[in-house]
Amino acid sequence: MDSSAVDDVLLLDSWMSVFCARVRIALDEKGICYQKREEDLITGHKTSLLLESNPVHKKIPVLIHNGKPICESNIIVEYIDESWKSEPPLLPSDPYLRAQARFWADYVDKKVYAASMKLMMTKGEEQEKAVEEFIDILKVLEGQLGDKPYFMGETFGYVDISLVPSYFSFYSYETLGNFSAEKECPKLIAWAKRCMERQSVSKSATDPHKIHELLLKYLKGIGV
Ligand SMILES: N[C@@H](CCC(=O)N[C@@H](CS)C(=O)NCC(=O)O)C(=O)O
Repeated sequence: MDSSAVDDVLLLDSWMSVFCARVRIALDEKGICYQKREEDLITGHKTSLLLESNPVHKKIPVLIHNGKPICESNIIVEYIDESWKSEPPLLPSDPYLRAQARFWADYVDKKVYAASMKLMMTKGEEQEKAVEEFIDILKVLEGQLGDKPYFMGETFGYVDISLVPSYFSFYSYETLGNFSAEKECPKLIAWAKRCMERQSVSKSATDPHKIHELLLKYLKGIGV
């Protein structure tokens, strides 16, 4: 199926969500016209459309394509790649390389977000340990990147999309955790800056200071 001509594409979105940013980047990479509806993550109020579209997790992003909802950001990115065959492909065509790409996107999912939350939610020695864990994860990713411009080689794709939105919050992680990601992982930061040169990514990027301010409010609100 190539959906480019026909479609009604709606994203249940939030400007501040790293998971929603993945989907926006994939849609923009493919040049897909879509509409978005902002869900309110600050008050936590969920629209009935969100509750109907993602009754299991009740989370964004949800992509509603011709009335049919798809949930979970990485699954949505794969769906976009399979449904819109237009350039650029986001996953490699070779099954082994596809499996590798999925492995690394899964690694990002399982490790990066949880480690960043720990880093933000802790203090003192516990936080120092959390920062070390976070840096270790970044170093693993940097090792996988190696000297390639993008995770799977010469072209920007699925793994890059899964990770780059986290970079939008690095200012907060570094400020709260008192470390320099660039000093620890220079190649990874060069990769992030390379990604930021893409319109699809810079368009989705959030203002690091705005995010930081929100985070500080949130952390204060929960007594951290
Ligand atoms: N694994 C999900 C995570 C989605 C997620 O955590 N979404 C957050 C926004 S960043 C959300 O909807 N939170 C509302 C809630 O948990 O009630 C994905 O990749 O899409």
